[in-house]
Amino acid sequence: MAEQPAPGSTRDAAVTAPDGSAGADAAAGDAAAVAVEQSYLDRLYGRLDELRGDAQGRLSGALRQVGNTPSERAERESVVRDANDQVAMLGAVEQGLCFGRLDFADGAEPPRYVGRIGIFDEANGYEPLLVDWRAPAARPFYLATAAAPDGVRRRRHLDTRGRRVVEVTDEVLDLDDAAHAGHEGLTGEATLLAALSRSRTGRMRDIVDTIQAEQDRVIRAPLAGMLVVQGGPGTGKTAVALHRAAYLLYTYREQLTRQGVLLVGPHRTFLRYIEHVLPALAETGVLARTVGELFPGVATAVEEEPEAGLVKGATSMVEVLRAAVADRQRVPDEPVEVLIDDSHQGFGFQHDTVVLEPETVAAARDRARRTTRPHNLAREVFVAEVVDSLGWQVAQRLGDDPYADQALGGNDAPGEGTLLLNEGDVAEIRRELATDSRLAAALDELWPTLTPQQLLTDLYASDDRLAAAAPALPEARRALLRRDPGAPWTVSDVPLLDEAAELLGVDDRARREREERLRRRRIEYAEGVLEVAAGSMSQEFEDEETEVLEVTDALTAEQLAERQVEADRRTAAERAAVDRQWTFGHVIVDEAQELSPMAWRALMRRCPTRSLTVVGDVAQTADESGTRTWADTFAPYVDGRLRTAELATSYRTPAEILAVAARLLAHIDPTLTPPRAVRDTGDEPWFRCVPSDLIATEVADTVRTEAAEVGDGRVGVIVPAGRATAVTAAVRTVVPDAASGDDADLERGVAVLTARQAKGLEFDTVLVVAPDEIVTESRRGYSDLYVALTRTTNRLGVIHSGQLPAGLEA
Ligand SMILES: Nc1ncnc2c1ncn2[C@@H]1O[C@H](COP(=O)(O)OP(=O)(O)OP(=O)(O)O)[C@@H](O)[C@H]1O
Repeated sequence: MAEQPAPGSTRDAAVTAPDGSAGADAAAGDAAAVAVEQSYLDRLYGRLDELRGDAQGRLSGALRQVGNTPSERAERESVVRDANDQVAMLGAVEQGLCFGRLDFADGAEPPRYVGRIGIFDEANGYEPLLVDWRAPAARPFYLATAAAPDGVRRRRHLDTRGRRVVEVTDEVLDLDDAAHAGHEGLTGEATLLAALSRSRTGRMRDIVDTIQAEQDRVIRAPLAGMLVVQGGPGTGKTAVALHRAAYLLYTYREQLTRQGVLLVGPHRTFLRYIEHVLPALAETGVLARTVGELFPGVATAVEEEPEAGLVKGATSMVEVLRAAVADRQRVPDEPVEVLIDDSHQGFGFQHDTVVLEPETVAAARDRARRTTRPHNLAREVFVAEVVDSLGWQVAQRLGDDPYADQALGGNDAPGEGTLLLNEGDVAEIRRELATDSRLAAALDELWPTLTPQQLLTDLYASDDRLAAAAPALPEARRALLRRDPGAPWTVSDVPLLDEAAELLGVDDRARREREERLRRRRIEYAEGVLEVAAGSMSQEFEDEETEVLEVTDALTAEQLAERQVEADRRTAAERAAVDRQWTFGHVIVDEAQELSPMAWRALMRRCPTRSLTVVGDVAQTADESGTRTWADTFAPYVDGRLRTAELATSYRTPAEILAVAARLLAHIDPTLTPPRAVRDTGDEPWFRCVPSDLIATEVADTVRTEAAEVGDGRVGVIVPAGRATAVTAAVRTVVPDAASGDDADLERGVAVLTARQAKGLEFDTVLVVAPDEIVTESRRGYSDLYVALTRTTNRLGVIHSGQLPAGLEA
């Protein structure tokens, strides 16, 4: 049994035997402790197997059901889904099911075991056998210290492989010996350091057994409001964000299952890197998206040119888009004649002509705009106004007193003087005009129904449209927005499409009318059913004097019709994935410093309650329109009510490497404090200078040796974008399956990435190539290099040809 001090715990306490009594022989204590925990673990896994059996049984039973009616089928589907989720969840917690035990000071309470899920002893009054790590009862496992033990005498970490206990490590919380405390503030130091020095697999692991106190406070912060977590590289922001998602889903289960949780990450490779963490924490219902995927129907990973990204990311684009929409609401310079095409038999004005006078159109446009409805919805008002006015025009012509002057072109205002048709006739004429296809086409020219994609495509494709929509933008910046129709959407376009969708609105009248027709049909059918039921009742009870409650007393046709509607069984995440307007119960944003102000607007629309967790590091901001200070970024949304937290300990990057990174940080922002490392490795980072044209071969040779060195671990090669192709080709001569690019498969041993592609990731060994070029490639080049240097968990090598950037030189 490895014994280690907790902060303020005894370093030299007597070895504790598994039953809590002091023992003299450490080795015997070890074996005995392991044996005791093994037998408890066996019991837990036995119970887990039973639970799995039950869930599997429910699943098989439901699958055997056929379901004769729609509601039976829906019921079956729901049971299958629940049982399936249960089977998957119970499967996912197999590894590391139980990882901790708390023993209490007064001995009054039995030991409390902490694990991935809660397990109860059904046969014994539902006594807890295992406490879910998210339950309040598990909290002392993460927070108890000798100074504030919360009743805990001993915290034990169980190290397991599969179903076997390999080792137990105890921390005895003893204030008397606090002077001997180990690394200040660390919980379960030995277990933590063992976890940190394990080689990487290309997939992020959960940290459920070694969450640190500063992280625990963020994870369990209340749901409401906006929480911003600033932390340097490797401080566990991603880990904390994911564990917070699991915690919130557990604690606010009902609300969040209904509304869903959205997790936004920087790129697809990153989302794949973290995708196993939540299932291992027994949670699956989180929708994970990049900003480029936030607009259903458009999925893009195409990066924008930095200059254009800066223009597109600024909130001034809101005005540009508003003006672009207004520009599509046209008034003709001259009267427009429209030949009425359809056969309007009633009044015989087929093949007649109506004239769209500029004043008429302008008045209709003003009226429609005054409604402040989105463009596509205000169109209805515009059309009605024009048709109204044309109705008078036609009515006057058709119904004129033959002896009066010609109406059109004269001074007659509608309704004045000589009209022979009555109100009903005029209404009929309007109805006919409203369905005329040529008039509709003419009105489309003046106020078209638009999709966001159409609006943006047309805007980008035309200098005139851009000039009309963005008069305040200097011409050179406007030119950055130009793109040909059909060019792929970029990540920076996505928030603009979303903004455009808001301005345009969706004209869903056809859908609503269809649904209303269906609803009426269901009610008619239900009325029939109720009539039959009522008829049969009155016959049966004809002779009885007693008052009988009839079916129609308890149930209306509307209620019965409602019951016929099949419930939508999809999860919130599934529904939210296809619904742009879905609003989430909570939104978590990782690498949040990269989001532009326009992207924040799009996200805030998805979270009107402002229940958000935002994690990031302003020193790592690479995007030109990303965050410099959190307070400025969120000032428009939270009105000073921002909760902030800081994570100050880097769990990933060893002290030797953080020392170099800290020198670079001073160039990025001297006011920022570098995180402190939790460990050192004794391995100093190395620098090697080679001629520029030999860099790729030098990298390849080094990859060969480093890959051999890390064994099962991972090597990351971080390159300037300009060298990515050449270095990847060279590396593949020694490691043919080396991953690279936007969609890199990190489970391969070696990956060649740019600093931006490596954002959020980590490797056992990192080679940074041509750091001077990384710095000069972008305006935020120092931040890119800072990201590159801090991706390693162990070793760092720098291969360069010229002068090292300031901060890196010896
Ligand atoms: N309490 C912990 N126990 C064990 N490992 C931890 C703990 N906290 C963080 N780690 C590990 O440290 C590494 C860095 O964590 P993470 O990626 O969450 O940091 P980050 O702050 O998001 O980093 P960056 O900003 O550089 O992307 C990961 O391997 C993570 O598992």
